[in-house]
Amino acid sequence: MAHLAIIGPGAIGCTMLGWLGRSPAHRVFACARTPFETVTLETPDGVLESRPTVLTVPADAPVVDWVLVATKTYDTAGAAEWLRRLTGPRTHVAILQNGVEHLARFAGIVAPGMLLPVVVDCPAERIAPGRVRQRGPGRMTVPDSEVGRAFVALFAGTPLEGLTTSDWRSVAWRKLCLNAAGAVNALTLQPARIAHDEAVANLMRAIVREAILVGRREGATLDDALTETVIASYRSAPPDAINSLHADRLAGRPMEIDARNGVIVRFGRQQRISTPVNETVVTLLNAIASPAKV
Ligand SMILES: NC(=O)C1=CN([C@@H]2O[C@H](COP(=O)(O)OP(=O)(O)OC[C@H]3O[C@@H](n4cnc5c(N)ncnc54)[C@H](OP(=O)(O)O)[C@@H]3O)[C@@H](O)[C@H]2O)C=CC1
Ligand SMILES: CC(C)(CO)C(=O)C(=O)O
Repeated sequence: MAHLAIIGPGAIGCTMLGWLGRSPAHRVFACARTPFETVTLETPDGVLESRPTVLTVPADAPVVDWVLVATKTYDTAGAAEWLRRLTGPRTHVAILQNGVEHLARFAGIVAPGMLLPVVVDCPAERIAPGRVRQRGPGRMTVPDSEVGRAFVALFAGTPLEGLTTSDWRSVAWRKLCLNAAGAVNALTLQPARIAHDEAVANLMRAIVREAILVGRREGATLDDALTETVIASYRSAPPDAINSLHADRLAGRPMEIDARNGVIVRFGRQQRISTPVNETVVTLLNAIASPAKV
């Protein structure tokens, strides 16, 4: 039996808990900041309920075979406290976050050989502690390696799809292009439906075009057609779907501004590629997050 710990039982963490917690092959621990007892996962095909072992104090955590980190990128310091207790020499640590800097973010926290970066495609919304709505199918993409294949095997018997790829960098940049455009939803406080407004779609296109230029210079293979793929993805989402950056703004939490748009500006500066649209987005979101005090 594999022992699994999921740090950050929010939208993605509870989706993992809901599905992995059903398998008799796993013993699953939820490492939570806010306590809850039951995971209620509303999936497109019905509601799953489970009662994982919920830990709220890192000192109580056992060493496990797998840790799945599903906190926001800005909560890495909190995740690190758990990782110190959960990891032993044979533990693997999968990072289920957005952005393209999974490995850099956890360098110095766990040994690089233990880390597995994961691109998560799974629209999910947090409703309350332990209660999440999974709004569509879930897919996790990892590098093709022995550890990557072992990660994929954890999801056997669940509808969550695990995929390996020999070009993880490109998959991560494609997802970043999608997420970067989602800043417009957080700025306007409008869900996915706003992408049907052609002027707004043009702004999203401009954000994605900059990300494509920067991502290519970082070594990712990104087609020009990705711009339209991103717009089509927002337009085909449920009109009221709320992305996780928008959800953070609505809840008054910090936002993953730097991991999703700031990264395009930072890498762009290093490569001498100008990214004025992402820079504007970052300036506005930062001003919303920390209004100037005079
Ligand atoms: N939601 C989505 O559809 C998708 C999200 N992603 C990415 O996945 C990652 C997770 O996002 P998402 O699930 O939406 O985030 P959520 O905000 O829904 O969940 C994050 C969870 O982490 C918990 N947490 C924060 N600090 C700690 C800590 N120190 N110890 C334990 N738990 C902690 C939070 O606790 P508390 O309840 O106290 O706030 C919360 O439950 C992000 O990088 C996001 O961009 C990727 C694909 C889709
Ligand atoms: C693209 C989307 C909306 C769901 O996969 C996402 O990644 C997020 O909400 O952060």
